[in-house]
This record gives sequence, structure tokens and C-alpha cells, in this order.
Amino acid sequence: MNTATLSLPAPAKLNLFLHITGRRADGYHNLQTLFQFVDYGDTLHFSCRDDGQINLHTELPGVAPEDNLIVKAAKRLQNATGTSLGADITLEKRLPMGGGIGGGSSDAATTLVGLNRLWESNLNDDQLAAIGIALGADVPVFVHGKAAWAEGVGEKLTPVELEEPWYLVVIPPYSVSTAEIFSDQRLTRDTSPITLAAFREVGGRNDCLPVVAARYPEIRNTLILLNNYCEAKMTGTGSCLFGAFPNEREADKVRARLPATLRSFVAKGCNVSPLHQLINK
Ligand SMILES: C[C@@](CO)(OP(=O)(O)O)[C@H](O)COP(=O)(O)OP(=O)(O)OC[C@H]1O[C@@H](n2ccc(N)nc2=O)[C@H](O)[C@@H]1O
Ligand SMILES: Nc1ncnc2c1ncn2[C@@H]1O[C@H](COP(=O)(O)OP(=O)(O)O)[C@@H](O)[C@H]1O
Repeated sequence: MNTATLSLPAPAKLNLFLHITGRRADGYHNLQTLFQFVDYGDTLHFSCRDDGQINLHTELPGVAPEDNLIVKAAKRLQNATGTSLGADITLEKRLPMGGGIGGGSSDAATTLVGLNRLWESNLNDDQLAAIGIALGADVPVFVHGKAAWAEGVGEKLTPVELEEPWYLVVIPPYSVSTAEIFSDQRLTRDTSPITLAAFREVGGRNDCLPVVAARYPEIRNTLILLNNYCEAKMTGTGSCLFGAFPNEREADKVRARLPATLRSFVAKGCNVSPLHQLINK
């Protein structure tokens, strides 16, 4: 009997800016963004099964087990490798769903990386990313685990070295669906492409923010509140907002001033994802 087990992190990501540069014939949007990880996220526990079953033992509210990206990732890896092995999986969920911090995509990527090891399938990261992209546009960056400049729909990745500040991430009590924002008529879809050098010089914005702010006045108000203390930004298609700080203490100080009812966390920015820091030790 195969008794191998593995526990791995599934960290959050932040989009430091997000420009939408066009729309493809299939309706998907071309974008430019910078992804960086934070050392805060979900944890997944895997144990190997001999009978090929994929059993996820943790339920997520509103997500049927067969729709969970963890189960989908495990089944796609099984199909791609032809393995007869399966897995028991439990999830410690910390990341909000629909927060723009990529929890579902990160869970899927950690499942691909983890089961590839547990089943000794020996696929490389490019092969795992190719399986992952079908599950979500953000899965490849989590599979590769390096802070990256991204183009296309997020799959054309160039690793970058960024400063690693501390972030205060605020979690407004709203789940924003990515599809909802991309289908809004008001979305700016024609931002001119920029270079990484230009971003480093003049920065960028989040093209999704005006749409999210119009649809969710409370998120706009939370952004105004956070802007009192730092340059507040929104990650992905929202809802999470964040600001950068030179150290943990400064971030904690601002966190302490926020209303107690507003969920938030403080975490360190990382150019190598905590998943890859662990597996490459
Ligand atoms: C735009 C980003 C930036 O990180 O937003 P967040 O989801 O993280 O907030 C992501 O790339 C999102 O990736 P992901 O959340 O995996 O999106 P998907 O499930 O692939 O797409 C959900 C839906 O959004 C639309 N969509 C998504 C990505 C894209 N580049 N263009 C689109 O038009 C499509 O209608 C698609 O059916
Ligand atoms: N393991 C999972 N974790 C989170 N969300 C999941 C998962 N599996 C499927 N989903 C679905 O994916 C949606 C997007 O989730 P998530 O990746 O957390 O948001 P975002 O793309 O905004 O960061 C959720 O609202 C949920 O319906």
C-alpha cells in the first residue's frame, strides 16, 4: 500500500497593476499585469490512494466537490499521466473566494505540483502549467512560482525581481466574479501596452477598478478609507485591496486603525512563492 503524504502551501497573489489591452475573438481579454506572491494562503494535505479515487474531504460553501478546482486539477493530472493512483485531500481554507487573490487557482496549482510529486509522475512545470491553464488563467503563474510580468491572458510569463515589501491586504465582504467584471460594458479594454521599464518608472493602474467601484460602492468606500494611510490598490478583478509598507510594524499599525469588522491580513511579498520555497529547499 502507498502511504505517502504531503502538506503544501497555496499562497495568495497580488496584481500590482492590471491593464486590459484588448479583447480576443473568443471573448477573453488580453492583459498586462505584474504578479507577486505573499506568504499567506491556504494549506493542502495530500495522501496517496491505490484505488485511483480523488476524495476531497473539505467542503467549500457554494462549490460542489466536482466543481472544486482541487478535484478538477487532480483529475486532469490523472488523465494526463494515466496513473492508477488517487488521493485523499484536505484543505485548510484561509483565502477569501472571489477576492482577486487567486485562492482557487493557487489551490489548483498546489494540487498539480503536489500530486505530481506524490504520484512520481515527473511532469515538468511547463507541462503542469499547460494542464493548469484550462482551469484558470492564473494557474500557470502559481505552478511556476516566480513573480512575473504577464501578458496574453496571463499565460505569457517573464520572471521579474521586485522589491519585497510587506502588504496589508483588506478583504471587503463581497465576492466579485471575474466574468462579471469582464462582461461589464464600462470596462476600459484599449489601454496601450507598456514595458516593464515604463511601469517601474511611472507605475500603472487597475483597469477593473472603476467598474468594481461603480458596482460595489462599499468597496469604493473601503478604498477611500485605505487611501488615508497608503497608496491603496485593488488586486485582479477585486474585491481585495492592498497597500505596501516598508516593514511589518508599519503595516500592522494601519491594520490596527481599520474598523474591527473589516477582515484583513498582513503578509510579506515574495518573488518566489512559498510553495516553491518549500519544495526547492
Ligand atoms: C484577470 C485576473 C488577474 O489575476 O483576475 P482575478 O480572477 O485574479 O481577479 C485573472 O487573470 C483572471 O483569471 P481567472 O480568475 O482564472 O479567470 P478565468 O476563470 O480563467 O475566467 C473567468 C471569466 O472571466 C473572463 N476573462 C477572464 C480572463 C481574461 N483574461 N479575460 C476574460 O475575459 C472570461 O469571461 C472567463 O470566462
Ligand atoms: N478550491 C477553490 N478555492 C476557491 N474557489 C474555488 C475553488 N474551487 C472552485 N472555486 C470557485 O472559483 C471561484 C473563484 O475563486 P478564487 O480563485 O478564490 O477567486 P479570484 O479568482 O477572485 O481570486 C470561487 O468563487 C469558487 O466558485
